Amino acid sequence: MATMPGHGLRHVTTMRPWLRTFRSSTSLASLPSHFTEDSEQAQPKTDKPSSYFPKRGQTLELVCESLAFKGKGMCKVADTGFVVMCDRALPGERFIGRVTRRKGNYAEVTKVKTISPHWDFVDAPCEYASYCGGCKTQNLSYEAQVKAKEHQVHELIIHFGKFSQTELESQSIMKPIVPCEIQFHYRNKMEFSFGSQKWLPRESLMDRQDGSDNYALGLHAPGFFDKVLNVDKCLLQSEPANMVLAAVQDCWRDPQLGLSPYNVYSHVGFLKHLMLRTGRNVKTGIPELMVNFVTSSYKPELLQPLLGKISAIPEVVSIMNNVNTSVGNTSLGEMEYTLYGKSSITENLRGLTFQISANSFFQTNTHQAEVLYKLIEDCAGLRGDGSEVVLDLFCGTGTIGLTLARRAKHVYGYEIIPQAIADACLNAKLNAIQNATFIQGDLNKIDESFGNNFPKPDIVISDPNRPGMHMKLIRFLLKLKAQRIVYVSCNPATCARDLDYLCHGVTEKGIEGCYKLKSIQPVDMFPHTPHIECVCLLELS
Ligand SMILES: C[S@@+](CC[C@H](N)C(=O)[O-])C[C@H]1O[C@@H](n2cnc3c(N)ncnc32)[C@H](O)[C@@H]1O
Repeated sequence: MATMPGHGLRHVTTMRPWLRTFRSSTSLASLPSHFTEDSEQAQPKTDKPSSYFPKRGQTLELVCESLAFKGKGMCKVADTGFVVMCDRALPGERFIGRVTRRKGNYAEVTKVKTISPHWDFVDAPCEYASYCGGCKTQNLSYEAQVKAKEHQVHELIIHFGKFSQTELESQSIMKPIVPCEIQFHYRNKMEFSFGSQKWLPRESLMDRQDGSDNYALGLHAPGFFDKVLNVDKCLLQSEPANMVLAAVQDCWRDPQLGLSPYNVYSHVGFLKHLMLRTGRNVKTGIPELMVNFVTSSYKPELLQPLLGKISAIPEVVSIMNNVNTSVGNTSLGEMEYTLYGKSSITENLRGLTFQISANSFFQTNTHQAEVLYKLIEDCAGLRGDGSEVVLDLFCGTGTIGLTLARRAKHVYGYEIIPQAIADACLNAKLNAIQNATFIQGDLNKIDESFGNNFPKPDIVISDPNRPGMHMKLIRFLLKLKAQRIVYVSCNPATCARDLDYLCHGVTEKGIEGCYKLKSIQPVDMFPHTPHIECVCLLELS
């Protein structure tokens, strides 16, 4: 392990009209808040600026026009063009909404009653679909979901990326979205929370009980950090994972066991989270499951009765206990204990074996990750003669870089989380890959010396998290001038902004763009949720 001078990085070898108003400024801080969670500064503008503003508590009859980013329904108030956003309103749906809050120059409403359903209504198979924060669009046919996602990417690329419709069309830049073949049971990881306050829908509030009847294990209701929607089964996770969830639900409230959920106010209580991860035995292909209890202290004797029940489920090969004594609500433990079986599970991705521990990052939809990584490989276009250098930015546990290493001369991966770097090195070893170097460091804090420790790459892969790339990294890439950049994004708004910078430059900062956008490929990794992944190919112009 070496330290890079200058930046302290460690080397470890192994078309909606109102959108147009945003065109003038697309810095991260100026993206509208419903396109990025990172800003509250710029908000959607209505067609005609007006003094009209609905009052808080006022009810309005509305028709949802389209789905905006994050899956909120975009509607306009009749005669005024005033924009309101409504969670779970779907295109074509006519409904009554109650104004809950003002956000800049638009308002948010909650749906009170549907007058007539949307165009592509389907019955949601999950009983929690109307409340759960996990899935928001189960009531929309899958074809309509992917169409809406494709449309959002298209709009953002035009309005934030500043690419013209003609350019996108004439050069076939915008590719049709790749749907996910498996629309349920696709998640290999779910994290449920234990809570001392059960979230109940409005109509059931009168049924609220006290004591352990109010305990819940499930998902946080949207907007409530302290209330948990009790979930007995989640249609997004695997069947064996649902068996474990049912087994825990069956007994954890039993007063004889002395188990209590952690209370986020009093900070008293034992059980914080239940994390379920599904992998595969790489030799047999049989699913294998890791169960991880996140608790506020280390008291394995309290978990013993649960262990007996869970370990009887044949797919369970690992039961872990992450102890997190902090008042925060994260699942990352300060200490980790193996209570049963092994401390990690395995998964296969593009012919490689990956070892997954309780806290390591791994693509959550393995099936669609195969599709995504194949697209990345195709975009990277490695000649396969082992002569090219790949720079894998935001490499996580090294999965993308390692899948490319087989055809490259060398892969250099950069990532902020030390544990992910350790996993990347382990994964390289596990697959006998020796031409990969993983480096821990913060890509938002690079300086002039960044780049001195690796040769000029032929291909850059950049897969940032939601805020996208820092301007320092954009500057670096524009100076580096690698022949090809494959930009993988989980946020099409910040992706569009970064593509704009890389291709068109940033005039006010005197930065010139030098890339040409060759293709944008949206991929649906998470059916029924608002998330959209994109793979973009840029070439030196
Ligand atoms: C979307 S994930 C991509 C992971 C990986 N490429 C993959 O496909 O599994 C983004 C990664 O960027 C890392 N990251 C976030 N901010 C970073 C920063 N400032 N510097 C370096 N890495 C960062 C995260 O820890 C995460 O692993």
